[in-house]
Parts: sequence; C-alpha cells; structure tokens
Amino acid sequence: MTRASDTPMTAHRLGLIAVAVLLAGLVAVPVAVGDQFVYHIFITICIFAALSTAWNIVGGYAGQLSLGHAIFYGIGGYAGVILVNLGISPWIGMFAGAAVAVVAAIVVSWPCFRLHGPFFALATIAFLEVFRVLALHFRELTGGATGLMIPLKIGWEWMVFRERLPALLIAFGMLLVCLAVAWAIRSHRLGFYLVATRERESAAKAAGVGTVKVRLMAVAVSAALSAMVGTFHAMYLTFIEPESMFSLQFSIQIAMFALIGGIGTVWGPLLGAMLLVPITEFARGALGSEAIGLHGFVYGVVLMLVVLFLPNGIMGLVHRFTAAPGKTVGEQAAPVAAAPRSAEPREAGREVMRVEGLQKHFGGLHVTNDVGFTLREGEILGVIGPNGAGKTTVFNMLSGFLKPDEGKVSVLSPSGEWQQPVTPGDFASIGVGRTFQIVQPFAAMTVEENIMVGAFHRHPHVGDAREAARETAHRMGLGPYLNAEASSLTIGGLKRLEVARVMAMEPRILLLDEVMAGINQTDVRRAVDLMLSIRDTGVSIIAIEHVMQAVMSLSDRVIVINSGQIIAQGDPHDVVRDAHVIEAYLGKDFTHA
Ligand SMILES: Nc1ncnc2c1ncn2[C@@H]1O[C@H](COP(=O)(O)OP(=O)(O)OP(=O)(O)O)[C@@H](O)[C@H]1O
Repeated sequence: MTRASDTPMTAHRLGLIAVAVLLAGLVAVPVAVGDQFVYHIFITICIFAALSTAWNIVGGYAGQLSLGHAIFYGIGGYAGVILVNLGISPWIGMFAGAAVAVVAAIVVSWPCFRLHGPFFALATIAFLEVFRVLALHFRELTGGATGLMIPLKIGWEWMVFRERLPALLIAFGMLLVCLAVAWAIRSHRLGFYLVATRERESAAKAAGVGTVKVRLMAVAVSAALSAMVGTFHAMYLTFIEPESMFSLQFSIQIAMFALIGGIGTVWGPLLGAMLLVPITEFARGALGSEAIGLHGFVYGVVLMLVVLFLPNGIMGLVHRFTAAPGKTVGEQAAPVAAAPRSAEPREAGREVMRVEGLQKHFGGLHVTNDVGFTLREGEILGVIGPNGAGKTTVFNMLSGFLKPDEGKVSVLSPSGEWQQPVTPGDFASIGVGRTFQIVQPFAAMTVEENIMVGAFHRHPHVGDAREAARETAHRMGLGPYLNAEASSLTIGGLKRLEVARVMAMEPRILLLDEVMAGINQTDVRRAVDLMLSIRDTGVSIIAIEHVMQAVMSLSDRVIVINSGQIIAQGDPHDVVRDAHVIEAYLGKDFTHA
C-alpha cells in the first residue's frame, strides 16, 4: 500500500541525491578534465554560487531586494588584501573582513529597512556608491583608483597557488559553508520568521516576531559570508580596485543567479550560477574581445525566459515535477474538532485587560473617542457597530499596531502584575493574540508552516513547534491540509488558518476581527463552537463581528461602537433592544426578526 507521505519523502530523497551529485560534479568535472580554463569556470561557479546563496538569505528569505551586496564582498576583499600586505594571513583577514562587514551591514540596513520594494533597492545602491567613493578617497589604505596588488606569497597560508586545484577546493568549501548556513537558517525558527516577515509583516509582528531584529540577523549573517568569499576571491584575482570590488553590476549579477535559480530557496542560487556562469564564460572564451559585455546580454535573455516561463525560477520547475498534488480547502472542509460548549454559563473570572479613555485622531478625523472597558478571564466580549465606526482602530490600539493619542491599555501579566505593553511584540509576549479583518496568510508557506510561526512563540524548537502546529491544525479542522500551500485555501480555510496561527501562540487574550465575515452558515456554526471551546479553556476573547447570529450566541457581553464612541454595552439581549443601537446599527428589521 502506498502512503500519502511516501511521494514527498521519495521526492525529497531524490532531490538530496541530485544536489549531492551536482556538488560532487563541481569538483570531479574539472579534476577529470584537467584543463586550466575549466578549473577557472568551476571556481567561478563556486564563488558566485556562494555569494548568491549568501545574498539569498536577505534578498530571498527576508525579501529585501539588496542591490548593494558588493559592499560586503568589497569589504572582505580589501580587509584580506590590506592585512596580507601587513603580513597577516587571509585566513585571519577573512574573519576581520567579516566582522567589519557585519558592522557595516547593520549600520547600512537599519535605516534602509524602513523602506520597501524599489526604495530599499535604491537605498542599497546609494550606499554601495558611498563605499566605492570611500575606497577611492582613502588612497593610503586602499590604493585608490590604482588598486592593490597581492604580494606573491604562495601556499595555503596565503591562499595563493600555482595550481588551480587548491583554489577550487577552497571555493568549493566556501560554497558548502554558505549552503549549510542557508539551509540551517531556512529550516530553523529564524528562517520561518524571515519568510513570514517577507510575506506579511503585520501578521508576523502579531505572532510575536521581532521583524527588524530577524532581518538584521539575516543581513549580518549574509554580510559575513559575502565578506569571507570576498577575501578569497581577492586572493584568487591577485589584484583589486574599487570599480570591481564595489560594483553595481556585480551586485546585480549575484542577485540574478538567485532570481533565475529560484529566489528564497536553498538550492536556487547554486542552480542559477551553474546554469549561467558556464554559458557566459564559454561565450567570453570563444568570442574573446568581441564579446565584452556579452554576459549582460546572456543574463538578460535568460532572465526574460525565466520570467515568462518559470516565474519561480529553476526550483519552481523542479517543484512542479516533485511536489505532491495539493488539496484545496473547500467550503465543505473537514469538521472542526471543537469541544461542545459547556452547558452551564461560565462564571467570568478576574479582570485581565483594562482599556481606559482611548482617543485616536487621523488628521481631522476623530476615530476613537474616550473608549474604555474591561475584559475578564474566560469572557467573550462582542464588539459591534456600523462600518467605519472605529472598531478595528480600537483593536489596533489593543495590540500595539497603533499608539493611542490618549488613554491606556493595561494587561494582567501571567505573574499577576498590570503592565502597559507598547509594541505588537510586547502584546504578543504578554499573551495577547490577534487576527486581521483582511486575512494575512503567509502565502508561500504551507498550512503547517503558517501555524508554526505562531507556535514558535511558545516552542522555539522546530520539532516542538511542528507538533504544536499539527495539534492546533487538527483542532481547527485543518488537519488534512497541513501540506497545502496557504494560497490554495478558500476564504473559509484562510479565516480558520488565521485563527489557528494565533491559537498556536497559546494566547490568554484573543482578539478576533470579523473571523466569520464571508463564510457560509455551516462554517459560522463551527466557528461559534470553536470559539466557545476556546473560551472554555480560560482564554478571554474580544470579537468584532457583524454576523449577529454569532454575536448573540457567543457573547457574554456586547459593546456597541458608533462614530468612535461606545453607545451601549452590557448583556447581548438588552443591547439589541437599545433604541440607540437599533437606530445606529441594527435597524428596525432586526428587532422584528
Ligand atoms: N490609517 C488610517 N488613516 C486614516 N484614516 C483611517 C486609518 N485607519 C482607519 N481610518 C478611518 O477611520 C475610520 C474607522 O475605521 P475602522 O477600520 O476602525 O472602522 P471599523 O469600525 O473597523 O469598520 P469596518 O466594520 O468597516 O471594518 C474610518 O473612517 C477609516 O476610513
């Protein structure tokens, strides 16, 4: 009998064998051929693949399209050569270069991370230009435009050889280090956090991810690796100068290999370099001086073909052949494994959240006006009100996404002290989890991985987080879809995924923003049962909801917000009979119904 899990496992094993064969080929082919030019091509493949793999940690995993990565490569190169001229081995120089590159990476990236998309890319280009000009300016250190020669000291200690084989072995070793680091990051918590931040920064923040911190960590690792490769490449080239070490064209080339091979994948940059470097080097070798700039043309053509036919690069093609057919969560999804509602109404416990005098303006618009209420342990507080009343704005202030102009939000910590969290991370750590009105799935991740991002909050190890995510998925009726891409879920599935991710954080206070909007009647009933079962575990819930059937059957108390103010609050049955609420929100038809 074939089990469902056999196919992906076999594909995974085949994939690893294919990678091992490709890697072995990088050393075996030039050794077997023995030609100097072939050695040079394979050394270049290893160097470019290593640099592109390092770039991919920032450009792919974290989604920050850096076009200034030659800064770190150049720093590594200059550090190595300057120290060699002082009689220090490049094996030491490469670590010194890496340390300087990490500092430069943090200084450069911190302001740039406020920028997104093309603005980030432009800022990195600007910094690259700054470093090129600095290298030209500090002539005593860098040799200025004349550049620096590497003294002819031959041997392993100096990374300079008469034969090509040792250079190939070092380049190959560096590639292995870069691949191992990239693989380790992608398969541990940091990798999940980076991809989550890339896909949906707000949702990642709500899951307790320090989005700036993880991106800085990524850029620091990437810079260190790039600098180390830069040191070796400088030794291999035996001459460096600012134009080639801090080159925009070189930065683009590094990014291009990852784009063509499969951005954000561990093996994509390697495949990109293995495809493109030989083509361009052979063309350059065959056409000689007639083909200056030919590599740019080759990259352009290949990139156009990839964009047109392989939007996810070569790795996208590989996945198409190896991935198991995905399932789509239909509206008739598996039943939610919710526990039945406890028959007795629960006695609400002590206060866990106090909201006092919240005020918020957007320009001249007074969106929140003196909103205050309390929430008790194990209570479900329904929040209703017309569109644009300011409900989500209040939620944003209850979860650190907006700072109130006035007023405060206090949360009872697990140790029993009242605290006033500020950032989304503070709210997440004190046990406040939230969903978003417009669902924010991490589209490039599977259902399981999406939920794991939440689970990491309490379970830092991948194995534990995976187990917790699976348990939560089964509870939410998402068990059969663990390996489906989040992007393949229907709106009902996505809403459940949103709740599952936040439940995996094991929050004490749950803020649900219209989780029942747009789902069918069966799913509404399931969602009601699920929320009651969550409440029965002692979690307090604040739910913004327009589905009145759900509000009435769920809420212990209801708050009505209109034009930024609370106009009524109390028992659901009393609130819906309130004349102001009928006029402002429900309408007379509701009372008749
Ligand atoms: N960042 C912002 N900048 C300016 N105006 C905003 C901003 N966010 C919300 N608003 C405005 O504030 C008002 C309240 O919006 P909010 O989303 O809080 O309402 P809501 O009650 O949640 O509505 P709905 O039920 O439609 O989701 C609206 O007029 C909205 O246009």
